[in-house]
Amino acid sequence: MARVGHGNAKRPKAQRKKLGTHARVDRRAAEEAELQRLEERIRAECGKSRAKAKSSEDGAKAKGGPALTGSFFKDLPISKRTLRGLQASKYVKMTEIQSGAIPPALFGRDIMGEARTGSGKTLAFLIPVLERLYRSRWSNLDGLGAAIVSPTRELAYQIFQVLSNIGQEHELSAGCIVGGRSLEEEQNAVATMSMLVATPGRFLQHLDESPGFEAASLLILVIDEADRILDFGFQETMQNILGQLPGERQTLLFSATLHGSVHRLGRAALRSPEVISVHHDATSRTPDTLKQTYMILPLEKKVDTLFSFLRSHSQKKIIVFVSTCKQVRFFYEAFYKLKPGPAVMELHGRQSLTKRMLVFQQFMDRERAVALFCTDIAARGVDFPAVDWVVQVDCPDGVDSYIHRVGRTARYESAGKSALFLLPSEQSFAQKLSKARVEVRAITAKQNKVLSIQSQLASLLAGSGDIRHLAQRAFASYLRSVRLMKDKEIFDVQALSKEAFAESLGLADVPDLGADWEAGDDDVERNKMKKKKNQSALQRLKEKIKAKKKDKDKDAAKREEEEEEERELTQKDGAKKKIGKWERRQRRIAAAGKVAEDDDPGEEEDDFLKPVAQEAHEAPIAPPSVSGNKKIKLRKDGSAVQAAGKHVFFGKDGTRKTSQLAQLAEELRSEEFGPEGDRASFLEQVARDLATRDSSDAQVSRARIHEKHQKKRRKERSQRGAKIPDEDGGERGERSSPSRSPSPKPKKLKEAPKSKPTEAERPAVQRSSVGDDLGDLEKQALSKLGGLFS
Ligand SMILES: Nc1ncnc2c1ncn2[C@@H]1O[C@H](COP(=O)(O)OP(=O)(O)OP(=O)(O)O)[C@@H](O)[C@H]1O
Repeated sequence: MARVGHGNAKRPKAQRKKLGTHARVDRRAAEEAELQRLEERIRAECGKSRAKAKSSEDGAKAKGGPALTGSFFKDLPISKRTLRGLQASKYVKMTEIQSGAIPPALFGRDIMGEARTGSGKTLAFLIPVLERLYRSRWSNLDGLGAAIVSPTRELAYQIFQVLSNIGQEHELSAGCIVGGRSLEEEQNAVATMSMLVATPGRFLQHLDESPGFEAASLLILVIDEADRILDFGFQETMQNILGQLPGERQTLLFSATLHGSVHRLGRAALRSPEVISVHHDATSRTPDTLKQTYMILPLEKKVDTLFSFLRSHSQKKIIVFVSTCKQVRFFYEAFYKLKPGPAVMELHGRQSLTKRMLVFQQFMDRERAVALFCTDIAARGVDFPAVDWVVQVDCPDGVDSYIHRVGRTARYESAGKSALFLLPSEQSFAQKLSKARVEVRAITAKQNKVLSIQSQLASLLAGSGDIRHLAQRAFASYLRSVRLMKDKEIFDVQALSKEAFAESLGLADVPDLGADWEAGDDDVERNKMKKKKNQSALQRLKEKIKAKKKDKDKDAAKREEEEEEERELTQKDGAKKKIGKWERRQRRIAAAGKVAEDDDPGEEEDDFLKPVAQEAHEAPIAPPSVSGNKKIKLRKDGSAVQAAGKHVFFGKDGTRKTSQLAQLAEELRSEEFGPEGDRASFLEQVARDLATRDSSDAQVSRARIHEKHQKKRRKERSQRGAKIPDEDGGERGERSSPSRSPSPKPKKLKEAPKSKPTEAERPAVQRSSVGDDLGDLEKQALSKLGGLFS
């Protein structure tokens, strides 16, 4: 559990004052006088706050940012300790929600607070929390005085950090309890805490299971992101928590989107609350400094468009939202390998707590050139500094989710941009946004900047069973998520082309979605999802390990062969060949991207996106057509090099041209395609041969590599004087590697001894597979966060 100590104890030793009896008495007297003054001021100034809170403030900015008011924290009737904490954290003037909500909360009223994302709601509830306990002369012997409930671990951790900062001068203890850690470890400390920041499940678990921990004398409860807490299915948990809290408490409930089900929770948890909705009458429900755009594109274009977007914005700090954990995993692993430009990170609910916290902190610390792939766990409340772009690759489940996702940028006084990818069938979501006072502009990608990575993805998947598996899972989980969406007006799984989608992920075949899918049984799907959600972390980990092991076994032989081939090539052709053609091409593409980046025309002019003309805006926007540019990669004799090999580059007029990428493509074509006319004449013939040639090519090449591999080993063994395996699979001196690839002589491979290879027998070079670094990451995370989570 993270915990905050006492104000005096936290200061450096030299500065700590050992107070004598007189000094202690004086200090106590001064505090008593302060408390009395505060009570009087609160009675006089805060009781009549309702009217003021509802109107837009004096001195509030008309446009831009969360509207800092003309009111200062120092003018509030709050303790010197809190003021010093605020000053230390550089908070001087209040935002609207703060000047609206803090006075009635100090007065003791229940609050329902609603204000745009990034407008400072955290301080609006933390200041009343600290003050309530201080004014009640709360001590660590009094038990739990305040609880703050947050829907996600990241948000809980962040609230706790703010509390630690502004509460540093108080002599109150605070802890942060979230799932994913040992309950026993927390149990010893939790009973001594005055304030807790917690996720609902963990809080209830402690209330139920921790000896000596109870909340019977709780003074103040905060429910942050209340609507999300309900969305996450925590209603029952919240009801159980509320049942264990005293009725005579103060309750504060906050979100950027308070309506619908939240009001039901409000009725159950709050008593005649003051509703503070500072941006209720504003023309926009999102920050004025946020520029929001959307583009219509077919499902199969999403990966290319995202990749190209990241390449064109490689120096920016970007958050990319997708629907499911599996999509996050796939995008992260694939883009990590294909290197769009910015560093890539991943954040989702299937990561361990330590890994999540490590990524969270790393993304916080990065100022630029980074893209975080995540699910909605990062959509609420988290305050990553200086995010330039929020990209929503998949349509969110509703307007509220949209508002929270885009709210990760343009926070406080900073500006930000967002892009939403919508499928043609989801186009009406843009109208829903407009109706809900969210202004989005139609844009499209500049076609000369969109590059196809399908062939690279296909090669990547062909070479790595791990990533192929992730692609299959991403495919299935996305389709399931679309099918489970409630709003059937927007989400139509039938409108999606599975074949094109699978191909866009680099998959050669459409993955099997199972019998449930074919039966169209949504209930089975829903139960499956629920069951998965309810699985314990241990079960999930076990399954994950099992699946990984299976994949590893499957691909070990293939990897060995590839490595063998690489080594052979290196030895044979010298150092020059070490960098493969594909890699050289990647480097040149990266260089082209660098130039594009250097040419970045600045904030307003986007190098990748352009507005859609008004008339086009009304009509469905046609997806960029690639048919005219489709090129099949051919050898000089016209045979296909690779079935999935497509190099598609767009020119402004829809044909390939001018960009450095296009030039690069041109070079490749001239190297391999031969003259333009020849190519055209070969196309028809090649189309017929393509499928068969490709698979037989692969088989032959694998068999050839295997043969070479075997030959070389035999030679090495004979040089070392070891017994050489005979053709009939007789006695062998060493274990031969099992292989999964088709071989001209499969019988011999089957006869290989089944004993485990020793350390020395394993291939010298072993590629690390997906997730191999998990242990290291955990270690790193623990050492980085050691102090905090010890
Ligand atoms: N009075 C203030 N002066 C300066 N900075 C402030 C002030 N209040 C809040 N901030 C800063 O504004 C940012 C957003 O604040 P906060 O996270 O509380 O927003 P929020 O309204 O809770 O957003 P969300 O709805 O996304 O949870 C933070 O970086 C915070 O430090």
